Amino acid sequence: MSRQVPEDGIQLPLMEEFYTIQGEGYHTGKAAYFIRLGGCDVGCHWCDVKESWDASIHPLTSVDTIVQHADQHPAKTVVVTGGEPLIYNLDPLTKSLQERGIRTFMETSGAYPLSGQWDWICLSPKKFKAPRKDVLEAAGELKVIVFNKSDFQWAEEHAAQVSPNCKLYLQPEWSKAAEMTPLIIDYVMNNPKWEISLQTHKYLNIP
Ligand SMILES: C[S@@+](CC[C@H](N)C(=O)[O-])C[C@H]1O[C@@H](n2cnc3c(N)ncnc32)[C@H](O)[C@@H]1O
Ligand SMILES: Nc1nc2[nH]cc(C(=O)O)c2c(=O)[nH]1
Ligand code: SF4
Ligand SMILES: [Mg+2]
Repeated sequence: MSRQVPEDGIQLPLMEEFYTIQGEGYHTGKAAYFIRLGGCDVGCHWCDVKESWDASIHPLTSVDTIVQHADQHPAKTVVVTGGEPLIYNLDPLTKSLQERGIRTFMETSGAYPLSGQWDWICLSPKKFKAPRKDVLEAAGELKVIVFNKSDFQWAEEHAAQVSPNCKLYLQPEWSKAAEMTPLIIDYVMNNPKWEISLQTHKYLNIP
């Protein structure tokens, strides 16, 4: 990252924002405004938004502007994603959203300290940079990406670290979906504490 982002969280590198349907996990099917912050150093080789990684190419945008945009849509639900949103101090963003009655949901790898006030946290841990304990304990759902067979064992190791009422999802890595989806179906039928999550927005051809 060649540019410093101020640590007060009043401005954030904004890659894109769009109103769509949550495609993945527990809230699949619900309308939400997506705020995608730039910057990530976790390095998943299969990441589907590599354009997000370099924070310095995404304009520093004030929380006030981001929240104003978010408040112009019928669904009062925001999904903060990235990039890795927890690189930044998300206290001002979530405070301002909640003051307007907007629900705050986040997609995170959990690789950075928890900040912000969240109505829902989707934790998708990665082998490339381990999730932190504070995020594991706060997650409402654990969503493990299945890229190969060894990921089922890895998923169980993380399920043992989340809260007892955390929802558990297995989501096929997109390029391996044809191969992994049948294995996930079989696994969920044999281990019904898990559910399958698909990237439904990619089937629906929406953002
Ligand atoms: C792009 S990430 C951004 C948020 C955060 N960095 C994270 O990884 O959770 C949003 C979600 O997409 C998932 N994802 C990214 N690339 C994927 C792929 N090729 N196939 C399936 N899921 C993917 C991530 O695991 C995460 O749950
Ligand atoms: N529709 C839709 N749902 C999503 N759920 C998580 C996404 C993400 O990239 O964080 C995502 C996304 O990019 N689009
Ligand atoms: S942590 Fe998220 S944004 Fe970062 S590389 Fe992995 S999937 Fe992509
Ligand atoms: Mg996505």
